[in-house]
Order: sequence, then structure tokens, then C-alpha cells
Amino acid sequence: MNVPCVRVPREEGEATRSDLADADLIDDDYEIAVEDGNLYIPVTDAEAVPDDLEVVRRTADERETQTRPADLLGFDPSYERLGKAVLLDEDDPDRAREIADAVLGSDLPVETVLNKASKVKGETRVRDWELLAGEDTEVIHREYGCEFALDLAEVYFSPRLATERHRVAEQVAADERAFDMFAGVGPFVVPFAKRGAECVGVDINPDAIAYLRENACRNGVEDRVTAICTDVRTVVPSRVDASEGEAVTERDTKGAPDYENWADRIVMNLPHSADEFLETAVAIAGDDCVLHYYDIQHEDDPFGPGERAIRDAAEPEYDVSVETRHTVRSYAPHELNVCLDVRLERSSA
Ligand SMILES: C[S@@+](CC[C@H](N)C(=O)[O-])C[C@H]1O[C@@H](n2cnc3c(N)ncnc32)[C@H](O)[C@@H]1O
Repeated sequence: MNVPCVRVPREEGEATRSDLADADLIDDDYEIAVEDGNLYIPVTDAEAVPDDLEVVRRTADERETQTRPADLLGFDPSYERLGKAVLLDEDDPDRAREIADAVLGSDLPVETVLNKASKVKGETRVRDWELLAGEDTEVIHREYGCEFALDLAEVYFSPRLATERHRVAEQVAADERAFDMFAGVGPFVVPFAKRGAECVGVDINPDAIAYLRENACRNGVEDRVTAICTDVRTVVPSRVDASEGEAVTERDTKGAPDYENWADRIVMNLPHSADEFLETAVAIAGDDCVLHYYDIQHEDDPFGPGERAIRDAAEPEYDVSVETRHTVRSYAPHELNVCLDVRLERSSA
């Protein structure tokens, strides 16, 4: 049959497949095919495919009938896939159990089923999980040609940000110095390092830093990655007292490396409170630095508060120019998760 297919380079295949699956656009009646380094993903509605993806018409093989969870349940359950885990967000324990049983009885290649048992919380943004099937909460996840091990019960991770991380990674050049202030298990740091950048990833969660080191090794970039477990406000010891007060002066900064004026690129993925860390970001920024600032704001003015906070922290030391105002996804009713890509150039005045 001649059907519309999204064509993507093979290394982008899994992330694109997952985005299309989230949008319910994959045509399960046909096989996904690989040819000449590209993946061809059959879609149900070519018009609904995002503009940045290429759609071609192509002969596709009909799929052998596979049993999906929906076939066993009689309704289409909502879930995310992460490696060989299925992640549910069900309040009703009976319904969660029913879906878990259907997932395990289906033809999905799944070993673990987890149900969200709390919101993300605290400084480390980790949530509680109920283990409905499987041995533990550790998974191996692949996105855009990188492989990540992580334990969902110990670290923050969201597969939904894969496309956004790739958007940023594509801007990274081989000779740059990139600093991720809230690095988690390395989903920005590892692809940046794969492009040849020298990277520093900081996180306050020791488990995240252990996984970041492991993931750097898994992806063969350990020589270009420095992973530091600390409150990121301590990485510029010369500025600590002046900028951040008690929270940090209590912590031991003796002998710590000093990253003042170090970075060509900084990632700040701590929406809700990134503004509290802008003085540190400005201290880390080199003379010409791009800042990727993540924020969650009301849809009426999603970019204004972040831009004002960045200007307050960086001007007049730096000339500030916003290069991109980008909506990552909707976060809650009337709230958006956004990213500002901002260039900071040390002012000559
Ligand atoms: C939203 S997660 C982002 C993780 C990663 N960048 C990602 O995209 O998966 C924020 C991370 O910031 C870390 N964090 C929170 N406060 C911090 C601080 N003061 N210094 C360093 N890391 C911190 C948390 O432990 C968490 O891993």
C-alpha cells in the first residue's frame, strides 16, 4: 500500500516515533521501515504532522496483527514509554492494575509498569512511583543516538523533553565550553559532548551525578564531561558570599574549581525557580555566551518575566539579546513551559 510516512534520519527515529505516538499519529496498520539510513514511520494524517518533519508517500508493508493494551481493555489507556517501562498516571489503583495487566498481556516489549504516586517534589524534583510489574525502577532509555541509564525513583527524568533537548544540542559546536547548571543524568550534557563540546554538568542530587558519569561512559564521552555534585551556587566561590547568602555560605566551597567567566553556553532547566540562580549563571558566563533559560509561566505573558529577570541579573555587565522565544509544551491549563535562548555579550562600556 502507498501510505504517507514521516522520513527521519535513523538516529532521530526513536524520539520522532515517540513524539508521533504522543500525538497519536502513527498508523499501526503498517510496518515502520528502515532504508538508506532513514526511518519511515507510517502516519494516519499527513496534514497533522508538525511542519519541521518531512512527509513522503511510500509503499509500506501491512503489519501482522499485534495485540495492543487497548484490544484487551476495550478502551485506549494513556501511558508513556521509557525504555522497557510503561509509565501510568492513574489515581484509581484498580484501573492502574487493570491497565498494567493489559500492558503485560499485550505484544508491547515491556518489562516494567510504574504508576505515578506523587508529583515531582523537593530540590531534586524526584517523584514516588508504585511498581506494578517488574523488578525495579531503573530503565535504559535511548534518544537521538544517546543511551541513558537512570533510576526513576532516584532522579528526575522526562522523555517528553527529547525534541527540545535535540533542538538545543543541534546548536552546539565542537570547540565550545558548555555548562549545565541542573544536569540530572545528562540528557543535555551527553549529546553536547558527543558533538565535541567540553562539558560541565552540576547537580545537587548524588544519584543523578552517578548516572551522569555512567552515561558519559556509556556514550564514550567521559573525557569531555566533568560531573560535579554540589549546589550550583558554589561553583563560583569568588562570588558566593556576595550573591547568594546563607544557603550557600554554609556549604563548603574550599578547594572547589572556579567556573567564573568560563562558559560559551549555559543550560538552566529548573523551571519554577531558575530566576533564583541567574546571578550564578551570569558569573559562569564567558564574554560571549548563549543561555538556554527554561521557565513556566501563564500563557498571557510566557516570556516576559524570564526576560526581565535575565536583564536584571546581566545588565549592564552584558548586552542581552533574546535570540529565540520558544514554547516547549503546554504544562497545565493556561500555563506554558517555555525556553528563552539569550545571548550575553560582555559590554565594552
Ligand atoms: C528539572 S530537573 C532537570 C534535569 C535535566 N536537566 C533534565 O533535563 O532531565 C532539575 C535538576 O536540578 C537539580 N537541582 C535542583 N537544585 C539544584 C541546585 N541548587 N544546584 C544544582 N542542582 C540542582 C535537581 O536535582 C534536578 O536533577
